[in-house]
Amino acid sequence: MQDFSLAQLREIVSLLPDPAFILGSDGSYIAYLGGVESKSYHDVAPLVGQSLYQVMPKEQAKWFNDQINLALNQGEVMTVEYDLNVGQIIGVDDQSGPEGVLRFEGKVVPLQSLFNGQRAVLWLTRNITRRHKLEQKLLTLSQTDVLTGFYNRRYLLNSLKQQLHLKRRRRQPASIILIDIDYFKPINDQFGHLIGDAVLKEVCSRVKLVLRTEDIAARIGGEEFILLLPSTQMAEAMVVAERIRCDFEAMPIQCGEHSLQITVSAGVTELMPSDSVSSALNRVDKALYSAKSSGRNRVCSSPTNDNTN
Ligand SMILES: Nc1nc2c(ncn2[C@@H]2O[C@H](COP(=O)(O)OP(=O)(O)OP(=O)(O)O)[C@@H](O)[C@H]2O)c(=O)[nH]1
Repeated sequence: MQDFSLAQLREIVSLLPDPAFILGSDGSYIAYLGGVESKSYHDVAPLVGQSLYQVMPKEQAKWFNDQINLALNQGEVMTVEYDLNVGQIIGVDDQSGPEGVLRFEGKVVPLQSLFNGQRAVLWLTRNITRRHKLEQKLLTLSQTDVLTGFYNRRYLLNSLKQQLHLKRRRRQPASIILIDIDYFKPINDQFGHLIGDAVLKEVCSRVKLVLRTEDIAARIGGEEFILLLPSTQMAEAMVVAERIRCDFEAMPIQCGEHSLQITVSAGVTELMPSDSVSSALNRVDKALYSAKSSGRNRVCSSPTNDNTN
């Protein structure tokens, strides 16, 4: 490395745009370097000499302290991501940097020398709030059906895989309901595609009202929806499906000046430990087929023939 004077090294380090901390294994702030980009960072120099436990809630301080010791024990650079409302850290002027909860990436580098007589890490910080928000937005888009706001087919298939995994490992029940609007084509043909779209949206809004927060609702085709109900046995899922069916039978859908009386058919099945995603979907498809072929506006279940439930 080039031979810099101590003054030059100090200048270089103090002008680094991203901040770096020297943090002791006991959670003490030993030094604060750089972080001159005030649009992205608060002035946290007042933290030096204090402990993580003095300036933030105990749980949060413990998490940081654990990462410090993990990096020291592993002896290699560790990358972590975390949310922090820096303005709420005791001793930091909340006016000195950006507002609200920020997302940071930290590179935790174990240091060789002792600082204040203890092992320590160099904690390099980068504000990645903008990138993180964009990533979250893209993730949501990749999981969502744009028309209805329900999850899309890909998300549903992944969730089903997870539920089957849980089913096998923890024997937790879960059921699926396949809902299909009856005679939807004539609605499109008579009122046009835009009204058809409005009906799809309204159907989803109504279905959503019947579901719990942990239930997953997905649009898997034109007018076909799957509801994945964790911790739910077949009998309870039948009740949910019947409630949805009755709801549409009882009250027409209002789309602009049109009041449309629609009905839905549904198939219901419970996930079995021996199921694959496709066997579960095949079974619920058969149940829906029974509901359609026996006259529509009804709910049918598909027996599982599985004694390992
Ligand atoms: N408006 C609108 N229509 C769609 C969309 N996706 C699929 N469709 C229509 O949904 C209709 C599905 O028709 P079919 O499969 O014959 O079903 P159906 O008329 O509901 O008859 P059954 O299901 O047998 O009761 C077709 O007219 C498709 O064009 C969409 O995103 N928007």
